[in-house]
Amino acid sequence: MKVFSKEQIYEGDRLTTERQNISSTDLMERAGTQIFNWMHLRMQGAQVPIHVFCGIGNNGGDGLVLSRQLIIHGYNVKTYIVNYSETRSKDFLINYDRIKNTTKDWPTVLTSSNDFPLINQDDIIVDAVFGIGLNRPPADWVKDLFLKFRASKSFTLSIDIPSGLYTDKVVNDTEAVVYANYTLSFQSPKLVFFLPNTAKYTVQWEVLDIGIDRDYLIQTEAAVELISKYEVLPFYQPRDKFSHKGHFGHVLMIGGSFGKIGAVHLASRSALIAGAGMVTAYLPTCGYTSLQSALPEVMVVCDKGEKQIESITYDFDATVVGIGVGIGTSEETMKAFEAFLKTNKRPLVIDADAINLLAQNKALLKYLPVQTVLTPHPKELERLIGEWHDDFDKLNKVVEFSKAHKVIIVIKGAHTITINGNKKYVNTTGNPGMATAGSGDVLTGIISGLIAQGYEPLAATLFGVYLHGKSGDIAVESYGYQSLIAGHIIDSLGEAYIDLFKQPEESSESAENDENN
Ligand SMILES: NC(=O)C1=CN([C@@H]2O[C@H](COP(=O)(O)OP(=O)(O)OC[C@H]3O[C@@H](n4cnc5c(N)ncnc54)[C@H](OP(=O)(O)O)[C@@H]3O)[C@@H](O)[C@H]2O)[C@H](O)CC1
Ligand SMILES: [K+]
Repeated sequence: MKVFSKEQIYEGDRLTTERQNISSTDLMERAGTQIFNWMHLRMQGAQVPIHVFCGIGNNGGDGLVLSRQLIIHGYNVKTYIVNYSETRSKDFLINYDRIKNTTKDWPTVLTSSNDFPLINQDDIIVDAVFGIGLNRPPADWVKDLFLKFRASKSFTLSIDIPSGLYTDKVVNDTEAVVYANYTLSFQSPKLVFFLPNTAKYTVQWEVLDIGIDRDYLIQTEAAVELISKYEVLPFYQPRDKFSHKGHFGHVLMIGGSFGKIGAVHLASRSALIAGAGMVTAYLPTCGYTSLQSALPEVMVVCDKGEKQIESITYDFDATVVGIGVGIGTSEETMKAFEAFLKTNKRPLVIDADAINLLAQNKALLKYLPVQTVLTPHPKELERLIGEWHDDFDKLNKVVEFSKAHKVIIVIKGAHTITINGNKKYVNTTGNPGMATAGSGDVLTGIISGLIAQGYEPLAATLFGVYLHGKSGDIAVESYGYQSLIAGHIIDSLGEAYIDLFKQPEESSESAENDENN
């Protein structure tokens, strides 16, 4: 799913009215009515007090359409105008008139904290104060209103975006924002729903389709894309009946040091279970017996170093090389890494301490093949690109780094974001149970295993990140957040593949009908 910028959303609105020959007021009617339908479906006429707070722009206009529809359908509604400016939008004014012509209970105009109504915990708040048009911090009294929303502990439904959030920067005052339980966003989710600094402002979100011009949606290239099953399915490469292991590539997984051989074990096993034809682990000698005993399917080549990697030499042609898990950052390993990069011609997936080695010696970056995949966790990323002020600053810095070195960077987190040049891909699978030792090693293995099978590095990364998260989601059902370990993620990988082709389950109603027929 594309995540459009604010400018693209405004342009989509404009083109839609032009191409569908409707007014912007009609489009607002659609937007507000969609919100109403969503609430009506769930509330079925329940007489819970609903407080609809409307700003004076188009977000407020949407709120007024909703209020009018709620009133017409007999709901228990109070409407408020949060009068933060005298510059009211045209469509706000049209809908202000319409609501006044619908009910004698006209909206209450709020201009200061003295005007605030009583809100009980069991009431519902609808937040239509600011939409994507917010361009400066709200006035103090408006901030107080947002604080009152929070203090009431009522269910808060935000229209389009929690008021006080910008679409393209973080907020400095974390109290000058609405904390929504649910956000109904028009046409496209907003990037801020996925970033660590700003995701907390809405617990859940959903996109409502308001009929924006299809061609515009299809043809417009978005800088941000949300990656779910439907985005990764087209990557999937079916297997030919007559294929053999040679078709699925050979992963060389280089890593490990004394006490950290397990990392290579996890990454090698993941590469194999992701579908690589063959996997060879390259280890310091101390890891030989444990790896060979634990993973009979994996071949092992030993370094001359007993406890660490000291010179990387092997005599076969790998399809892809994964390097870094458990490798350490000793001087000898740095030398071996440097010599390896200078001669390697194969696609690379670089993780963990190999990223730290690159950060220590940035001159090595020029030896990375184009589209090398780097999978840093936050601390490794910071060593590589330097400190950042906030999420947007981080994203900009990673984009610059990706462009400068022509590499793909996977910013691991609750919503892992893959950056390839200007393009950002936000993953939708995964859960906090995956915050556990070795989880990253598994990801390195999966991406390497996919590249070995012939997936392009970017497709392998997006698909790999998705499958990794999905495996974690499957595993957490059996183990729970606390007890999930990296090995469980690998064990669920097969099910994650199978899930790609599962049809949505039939509803019980239609299943019953089938039985009766
Ligand atoms: N396709 C769609 O998504 C549709 C969305 N709709 C809704 O429209 C809003 C966006 O509406 P807009 O009028 O552009 O913006 P807002 O309602 O968010 O804000 C209104 C104006 O408020 C001013 N402003 C901004 N920040 C502040 C502030 N801190 N204090 C006071 N005033 C502020 C600003 O105007 P200025 O001229 O004063 O700068 C804003 O323009 C979108 O979110 C949807 O809800 C359409 O209804 C249908 C299609
Ligand atoms: K809002």
